[in-house]
Amino acid sequence: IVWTRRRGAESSGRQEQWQLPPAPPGRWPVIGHFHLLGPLPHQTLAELAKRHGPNLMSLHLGSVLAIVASTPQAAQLLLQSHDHCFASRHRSAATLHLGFNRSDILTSPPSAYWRRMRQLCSSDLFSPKRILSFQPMRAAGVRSLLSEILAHRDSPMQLRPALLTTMLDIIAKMAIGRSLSRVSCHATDLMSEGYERRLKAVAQQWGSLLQGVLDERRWADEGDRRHSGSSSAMGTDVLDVLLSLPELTDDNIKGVIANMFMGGTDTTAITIEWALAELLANPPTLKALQNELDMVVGTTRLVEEEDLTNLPYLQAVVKETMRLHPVGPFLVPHQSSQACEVGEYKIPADTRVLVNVWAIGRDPNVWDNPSRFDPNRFMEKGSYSHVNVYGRHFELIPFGSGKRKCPALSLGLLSVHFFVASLVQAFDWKLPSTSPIVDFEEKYGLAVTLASPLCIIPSPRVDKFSVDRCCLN
Ligand code: HEM
Repeated sequence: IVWTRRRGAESSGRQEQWQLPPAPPGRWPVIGHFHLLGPLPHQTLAELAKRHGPNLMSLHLGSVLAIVASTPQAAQLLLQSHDHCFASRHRSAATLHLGFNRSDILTSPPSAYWRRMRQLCSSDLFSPKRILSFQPMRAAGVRSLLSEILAHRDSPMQLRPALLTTMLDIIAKMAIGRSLSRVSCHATDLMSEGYERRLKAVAQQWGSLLQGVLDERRWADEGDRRHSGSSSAMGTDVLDVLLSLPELTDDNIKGVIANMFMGGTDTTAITIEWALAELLANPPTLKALQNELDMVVGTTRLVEEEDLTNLPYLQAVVKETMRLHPVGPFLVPHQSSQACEVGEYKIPADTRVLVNVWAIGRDPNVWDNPSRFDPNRFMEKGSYSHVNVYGRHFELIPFGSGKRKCPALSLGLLSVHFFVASLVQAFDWKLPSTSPIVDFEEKYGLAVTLASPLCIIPSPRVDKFSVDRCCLN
């Protein structure tokens, strides 16, 4: 398509010609292609791309121009070769309110502040050392989850609420050193309320809650100093680290803490639920994973984080889950910060970028038997065994790639591995007789979830003494 737009018209009156990727037919006045999206836009766009723009496709969503990448090659072009053009984010009511006026990391444009914070993430907030220091919080989280499940033994339960509460609690302890029981809603609830008024109210609730936490900590630190005559020791949670940096404003600190809750709670919990759903729908795979755990860990103690590197089949199960069920099917949408030439195309500034990770994960040109849940594909020599999720293999990028890649990838992945291993080792799972088949219908939101939360029946599996003892401690 050649699309002409007046650019800088007020000053120069100049017209600029853009050479855009192909677009699907059916663009309506005003709303453009909006009406084509439907309730599951990642699926619709995957279908449209097959016919109208297998690599790159343009879309007009109201007044917003978007390009959609649906192959590993196209994703690599945007996230690696032209990363400098496509690493921005758009402004919206959500970024304004929930990003504390873009003072956070997730919604911030690629400014000097954002680069500084990304650097802080890798050198400190999510460094291997810091992640290790949070180990007791994850271990306590697993214990409390297992004991909650134990209370439901042999009766149907929904796993999702328990997973969300556990993840929220772990993130709260890492971020601010204590539980957030006073917060009544999860990130998904907050984000699914798309209306600006509600968004503003929710942001205010978050803002005052986090400001309270911040003031409380400053006050406690002040007390420490008065008593000890020195400033408090090296921080043990993220808030301590952030408060030690004088250049950060309160909005910056609240923004980063809020990013941890929003970026870390649902993503992890929902991925674990997808893994369990696939394992229940594929009993031989569940059995193979339990066999691996029995061989490596045994049946008289529960799996620990130190065991995870010795569990290659577990890692393959998690990769396969993330291939079929990336929680962010379009990542977090990027935006071009400047005009950019991508191959034969000329893309204007402020173009929204949707990398359809969901479509890439199911592309038959990339994956053999793409709709089959088969972790063995990552085990066998010569097939996909070299593919990992760290952002270098564009056929599998559930955490993104390039400048905007998830800064807490290692933490997220570790948590998913640890929780899936613990749940599968400690319990046998079956579906209730009233719904004997897993319904894989999806619901689109900031995270794509199972439309009907998984309902399953747990029965303790490893040596009863271990599970009970673990949960009671
Ligand atoms: C399984 C778990 C997780 C998954 C699948 C995941 C996935 C993602 C994805 C797809 C992005 C956007 C990448 C892009 O824009 O290209 C992202 C960004 C981000 N994630 Fe994660 N994430 C997970 C866990 C976490 C955790 C545990 C935290 C923090 C505690 C976190 C914090 C962030 C932040 C702050 C960003 C924004 C980075 C930026 O815009 O520069 N994530 N994540």
